[in-house]
This record gives sequence, structure tokens and C-alpha cells, in this order.
Amino acid sequence: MSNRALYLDASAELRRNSGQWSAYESGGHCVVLAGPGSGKTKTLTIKLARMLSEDVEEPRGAACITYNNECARELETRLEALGIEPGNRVFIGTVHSFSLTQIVLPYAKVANMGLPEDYCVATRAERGRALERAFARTIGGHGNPQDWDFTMGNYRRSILNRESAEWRETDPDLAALVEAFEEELRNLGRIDFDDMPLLAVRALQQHEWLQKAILAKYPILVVDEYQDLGRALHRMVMGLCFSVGMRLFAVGDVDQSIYGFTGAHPELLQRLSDRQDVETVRLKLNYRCGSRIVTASGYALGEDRGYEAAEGAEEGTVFFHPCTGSYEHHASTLFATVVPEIEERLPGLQPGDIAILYPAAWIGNAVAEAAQQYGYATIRSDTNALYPRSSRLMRWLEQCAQWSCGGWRSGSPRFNRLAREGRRLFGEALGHDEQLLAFERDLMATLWDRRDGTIALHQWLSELQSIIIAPLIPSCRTVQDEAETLRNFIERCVTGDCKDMTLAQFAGQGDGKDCLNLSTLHSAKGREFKVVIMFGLDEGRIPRNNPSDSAVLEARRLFYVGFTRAKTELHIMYSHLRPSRFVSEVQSRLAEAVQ
Ligand SMILES: Nc1ncnc2c1ncn2[C@@H]1O[C@H](COP(=O)(O)OP(=O)(O)OP(=O)(O)O)[C@@H](O)[C@H]1O
Repeated sequence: MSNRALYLDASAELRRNSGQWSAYESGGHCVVLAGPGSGKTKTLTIKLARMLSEDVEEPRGAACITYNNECARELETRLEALGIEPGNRVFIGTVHSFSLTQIVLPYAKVANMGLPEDYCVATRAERGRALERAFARTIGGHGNPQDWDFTMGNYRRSILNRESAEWRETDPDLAALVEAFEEELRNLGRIDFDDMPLLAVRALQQHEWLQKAILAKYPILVVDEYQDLGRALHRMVMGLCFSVGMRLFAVGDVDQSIYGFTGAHPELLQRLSDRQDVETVRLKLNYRCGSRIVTASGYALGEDRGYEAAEGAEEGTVFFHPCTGSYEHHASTLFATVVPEIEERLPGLQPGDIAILYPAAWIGNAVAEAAQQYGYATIRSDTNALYPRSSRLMRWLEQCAQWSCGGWRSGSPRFNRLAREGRRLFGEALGHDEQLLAFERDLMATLWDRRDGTIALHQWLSELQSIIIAPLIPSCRTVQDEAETLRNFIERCVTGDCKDMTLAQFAGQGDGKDCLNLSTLHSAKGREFKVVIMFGLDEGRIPRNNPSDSAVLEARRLFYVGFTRAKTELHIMYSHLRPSRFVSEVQSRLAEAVQ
């Protein structure tokens, strides 16, 4: 099928939903505000395919921005099904990678961003060193500089205008620390993650020609998960879309805003949709969750938004499991009775259809250990994962492993996809056609010669590292930190807890069908599973102890996000003596509804 035929075909589903259809037909700036499972991302991807085909002429294209690398990958997969691949015409990625690859790297010099020659992205250790020096120069004393990192980050992200009284006066100590920290980073020849959008916003504000250059390349800006993207992106959107003329298509849900602690402000989305020049579309149907789960999710949120399950949806069930003892004990109950009962009730269910979600990564340790005892393979996407799931390099290696373990035969993944992602990762070192060709040829040969799932992972990784990755790393400023993640993981595979891991097991981490999903509630954002088990939902965990009013609201939204990931069964596990207030409320409202 041609690309046009693909999106026309996919749009048939949108036609049956009047809200989705008006978003699909929109001609100017459009914002879709809607609840979980309402098809926001689906509408966004099909609309993007349409705009690329009908509204902009090659080589101009669209930039598509989302919250994190995981969400970006999800968008890529969905767009691939519509025949759209990221490349020159289409940018898909986070605000940070948009800022870095589209604005800072190409224009740092001409836009006079004040960066040293040959700057690169700081590793964790380099950031730590810069913070230590800045701390000694400004705050001083015996405190631990790293304890200031979090508040410093928030300050940087919340007040963008460094010339303002707000910047100087809200917290003079923090303002001084940030300025000294950035100076130390520059002295080391480095920028950090938070610098990327800040440098981009500043450069865009200072240079009209830069705004025009971005507009020339991307007349369309598409944003998913707008509620979580923070002030820097909002400022870019305001400038690029409402002054320069980029067309905006954004989707989001204020009720799913769960990243307030990183500087996200849900009211920015509301403000955007209140604008006269923006068409706002609201969607009411939930295509994901069974009807009972949709009803109960209103209780979970504590607000009736009038969402309904789509026609023909299954009923879905909410189960409550009060537990006794420690989390280790809860986890044993989970694998001794809850999971086996689910498997019996839903024959044909794959482990990958089940997700176990908890409020904090350390609670997941009890789940991971019990899973191992009961013989269940798991894949973790939290800070205690084998390696950060957000690492593009590691995720690329997982895909390479899948190719070596049978993808070369089945086409899942296709070699083209590996080559494309590799070109993006190492783009800075692959400037010439010959370099690109050599990279693809070497990659193919290296993977082809190692098509054996029983190979020890440390051997496979070390060889790939020395043949393919190591020669490129010195010229790639953007993947230094990721290279460090890889080195640490290889070390764990040589001597540590992953010593016996095989290539096939590593490939399974990428594919995930045979593994139960273990994740924090935060990392489950945007995903969906047949069965969701929310684990450790106790007062003191969600919300945490002595919460402020706003912390209660954010915890409640997090509870709601977890709740609405489930299609068929939702299980809630908690200590019977101290259930979370949200659990008790849902329970009593469900009981009232039955009477
Ligand atoms: N018009 C439709 N007809 C049939 N299925 C649909 C339709 N719209 C969406 N869906 C399905 O509903 C599910 C949820 O869609 P999607 O992930 O796009 O929702 P979302 O609004 O982005 O969700 P969330 O905010 O919870 O991440 C998907 O399985 C999608 O295929």
C-alpha cells in the first residue's frame, strides 16, 4: 500500500468518532484534550501522516515531540505502520533531542550560544564534578552538593528568564548555584541535559532568522503528552507557532499530568486550548478499558469527566487484594495465587500482557525477587532496571540482539530499522556516504556472524562494542553518557549479576512477550496491558507521608494513570491495615454503586 492509502485506510476508524474526525479534518492549530485510552495518540499519528502527504511539500516536513524516549519509540512504531519513517523530513523525539539535534548542534556557533569549541554532553561524573565546584564557590559548608541537584534542576526549568527579578529574587542562593554550575560545566567544555531546551529557547528568542530556519524545515509541529512537557517547550510553541507561523497539532490530558516534580505545569495545556486561534477538540470514549474499569476510573480520579467505554467493550473487572506482612510477603501472594488465577481465567494470555506497577522502584525489588523464585521472567522499566530503559544505545543493542536471534529471518526487526537508528545514534561520526556505507556493512557482517542466541552476552556485547561502537564514540558528542551505561553493563555481564545472561535473554528484554512487565506507575504512562496489577498501594506510598495539597493531587493523578492502563482486569494489592486513601475511596464508591 502507498503511504496515502495507509493513512486513508486507518482514518476509517476515526470517521466513526466525531471528535477524532474533527481533529483529523482540522485546518489550523488544533489541540485534542481527552482522557486515557481515548485515541489521542492514534489520532495524532494518522493526522500527522495526512499533513505530511497533503499539507507540506517535500523536502519540508514535521517535528513530532513527546515526553521521553520510550514515548518517542512508541510513536515511531505507530508511524512506521503508516509508512512514515523518521529521517530528514520527520523528526520524532523528545524536547531535549529536538533542542540538541535541530537547534544547538547545527546553530551553536552562528547563534552565538557561548559554548566552548568541541563541547559535548556531560557524563554523570562530569556533572557531579561541576556541581561540587559550584557548590564550594556559592553555598559552601559541609552539606552534600548532590542533595541540591534536584532543586537546582527545578529552578532552572521553572524560571526561564535569567534577566528577570523573579530569577534573582525567588531564591538567590539557588540562582547563584545554577550560574556557577553552568560556568563550571562550560569550563569543562560540557553542556547537560537541562541546558539543551534552555539554550534552544534562548537562541530562538534572540534570533528571528533561527525561528525562520526552523519553520522552513518544519512547518508543522506535533506534540504528544503536552501536559508533561514543561515551560521550555511551551515557550518554544508560543514563539514558533503563534509568532512565526508553524502549525500546531497537540494532544494531552491535564488529568494525567504526573511530572510536576520535573517542572511540568498542566495549566500550560489548558492555557493553550483557551486561545481563540486554537481549535480544541474533546474526546469522550475510552477504547482501552472495560466498561467497569472506565466507571471505576472516575472514582479513582475523584472527578466525573463523563468518559464512557467504547461500544462493544468488554466489562472488565476490578479486584482488591488486601495483604498482610511485608512487601516480600505480598509479592509471594502475588505469584503463588494472584498471577496463577489470572492465567487460569484468561487462557492464551502471554506474560507480556501483564504489568505489575508500583509507586517506587524499591518496592519493585520485592516483586522482582519473588518473580525469580516462582520462575517468572520479568522485564523492569524503572531505575533499578538492568540498564535505563531510556537509553537509546541500549535499546538499539536489544534490537540488534533480536535481529541476531532470528530477526534476520522473520524481519522483526528489519535490518533497515537497525541501520536507521544506528545512523541517528552515531550521526555525528557518519558524515560522509562512505562512512555510512562502511557502518552498515560492518554492522550487518558483525550481527550476521553472531546469529546464535546461546552466545554469552558479555562476549557479544564486547565484540559489538569494539568493532562497531568504540571507533565512533569519540566523535559523537551526544552519546557519551550512554557509552558509560554500556560499559557498566558489560562489566556486570563479565563479573556481576548478569554473568550467565545469554544473547537470547537479552533479545527477550527488547521483545518482552515472554516477560512480565515490572514498572513504576510513572514509567507505565502511555502504555496499555490486558492485565494490570497495582502493587504496594498503601498510605505513605501513594500519597507519601505528610503530603502537601498539591502532592495529594499529583499522587491521585498517578493512581489514575496506573488504573487506566488496564484493558480487561485491574488488580489492586495493598496492606490491609493502611490502604491508600485512593484505594479506600474507589472501594467504597464501587460498593455504593452496587447497592
Ligand atoms: N476510533 C477508534 N476505533 C478503535 N480503536 C481505537 C480508536 N481510537 C483509539 N483506539 C484504540 O484505543 C487504544 C488507546 O488509544 P491511544 O493509545 O491512542 O489512546 P491515548 O488517548 O493516547 O491514551 P493514553 O492517554 O492513556 O496514553 C488503542 O488500542 C487504540 O488502537
